[in-house]
Amino acid sequence: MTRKHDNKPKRPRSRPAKVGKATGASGAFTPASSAARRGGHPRRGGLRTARQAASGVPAPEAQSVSSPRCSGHPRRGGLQAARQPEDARRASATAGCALCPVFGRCGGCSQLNVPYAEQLAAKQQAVAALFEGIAPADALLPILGMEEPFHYRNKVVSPYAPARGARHAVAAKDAPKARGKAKGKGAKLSRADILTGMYEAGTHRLIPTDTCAIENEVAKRVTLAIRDVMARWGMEPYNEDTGTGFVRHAVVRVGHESGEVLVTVVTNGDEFPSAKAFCRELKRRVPEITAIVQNVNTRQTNVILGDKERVLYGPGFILDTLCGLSFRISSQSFYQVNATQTEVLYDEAIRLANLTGAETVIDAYCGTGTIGLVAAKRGAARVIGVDSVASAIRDAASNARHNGVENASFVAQDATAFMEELAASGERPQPACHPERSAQPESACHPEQSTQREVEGTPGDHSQPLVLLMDPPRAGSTPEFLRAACALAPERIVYISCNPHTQARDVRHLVEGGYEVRAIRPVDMFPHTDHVESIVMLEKRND
Ligand SMILES: C[S@@+](CC[C@H](N)C(=O)[O-])C[C@H]1O[C@@H](n2cnc3c(N)ncnc32)[C@H](O)[C@@H]1O
Repeated sequence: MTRKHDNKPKRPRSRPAKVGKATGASGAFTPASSAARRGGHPRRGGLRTARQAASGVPAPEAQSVSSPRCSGHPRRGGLQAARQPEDARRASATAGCALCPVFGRCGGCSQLNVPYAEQLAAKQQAVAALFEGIAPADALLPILGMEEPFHYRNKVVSPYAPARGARHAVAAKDAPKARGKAKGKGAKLSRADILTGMYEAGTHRLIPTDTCAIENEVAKRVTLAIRDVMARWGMEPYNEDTGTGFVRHAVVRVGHESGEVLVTVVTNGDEFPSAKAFCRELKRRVPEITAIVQNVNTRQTNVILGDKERVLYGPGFILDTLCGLSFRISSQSFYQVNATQTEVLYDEAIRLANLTGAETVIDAYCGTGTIGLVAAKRGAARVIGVDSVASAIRDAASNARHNGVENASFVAQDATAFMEELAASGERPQPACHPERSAQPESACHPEQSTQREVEGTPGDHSQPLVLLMDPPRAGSTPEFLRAACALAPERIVYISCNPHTQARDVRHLVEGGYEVRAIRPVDMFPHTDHVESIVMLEKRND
């Protein structure tokens, strides 16, 4: 990576909103302050928006939306709706509809009808319930919510499909001819022939929508511009039933700080006629675009991306800044979808890790190394990241180099196998990297920079302070990983999860293995949905 974006305009940072303090009455978690239960919040503007929503006042971006379908309450009530009186439920359903014309039908924001403060309180309550009996009552900290909980998704995935009864357009290979006709005698497709939007909850039925309350607005504009160019040039959308058509999906990623925009057009075929002209036209319509990639996926599958890619315009990736570090994001990299809250999440995880400058940190399930690199910059003596996806590890190593981080190395391996090997060796991680497995070049391992004590570590020597950061996928970790973690006996474990159910299950293992939960911090990474992220910090018990 050679580009820098230091001179790009910086966006104002959002500060997180908290729901009041957990008080932990009668041995159980008490989820939210009375302010939150009232649906208000003393300080935050974002919640005013939520209250407006509850009272039926549409957000500014949605004011032109009329929604004749939304006269009653939605099909799915979500976390809170069941507890609301009928009047309130109807009012909030109307509010949800005012914010989104397809509310209640699309599989996205099931909570859009619930005032944001109540969403936060319900999420806090849900996390409290999951950890009851596993953690002491006072461990639960107030949830960190968003100040402006709209348009936070920096990654937007839009499928394209033919409308029922749509005119049949030309085959992909004939697209240039169609383009010629579009400019001259009229296109073979109209906008109405091409659907793009969201899938209905639990189905593969596409609900077309031109607005979305949580997607980044530039990204949404890109997806609509692609539809318009497709119509104008006669580029057929993919038909799932027949496996025909050319354009399957657009995946748009927007750098939260940098504002750079990466567009990945997923096509049902290798040949992309007039690709250059397509890029020029797309860029003309959305000038913010900085990179366009073609991803080829010819399989009849629900998996969005194929393996083959071609850069059509720009560098093929974007850069973004997170917690003061710059990260390279390509079409296949895992990158959290809510960058504002990712900073909140990482800040809090690093705070809970309580790094003093002496610790070796294992960043298990490290993805592109984001959190490990932040730890490396903020007090870890050394970081070892491990992830099973080789391309993520390559990105992690490249991110380390790009940011001048020299005390981090990355290993492409199954996290359980890595931990088991480490535990079996009887040693805590030593300063020497594993160059044969590491994506970090050998020269980038700096054992000489490690502490003398680390160099002198011997089998069974647990005098090296060790912290385990872990951020597994939704399914959680494995019993073998957790056993190995307990055998390695790090002083602290910071467990980040987007699925508190599996997290609570795994934390119970760790508690049984000699740890105690010191803090639980829910973080709302996904406003208006049923999802919540949570961080649990555990310390070794002295018994
Ligand atoms: C929730 S993501 C966390 C990524 C990273 N910590 C971040 O915040 O961007 C989970 C990661 O676990 C990785 N993963 C899934 N199964 C794994 C396994 N068995 N061993 C190692 N990594 C795995 C995935 O590739 C993914 O990068």
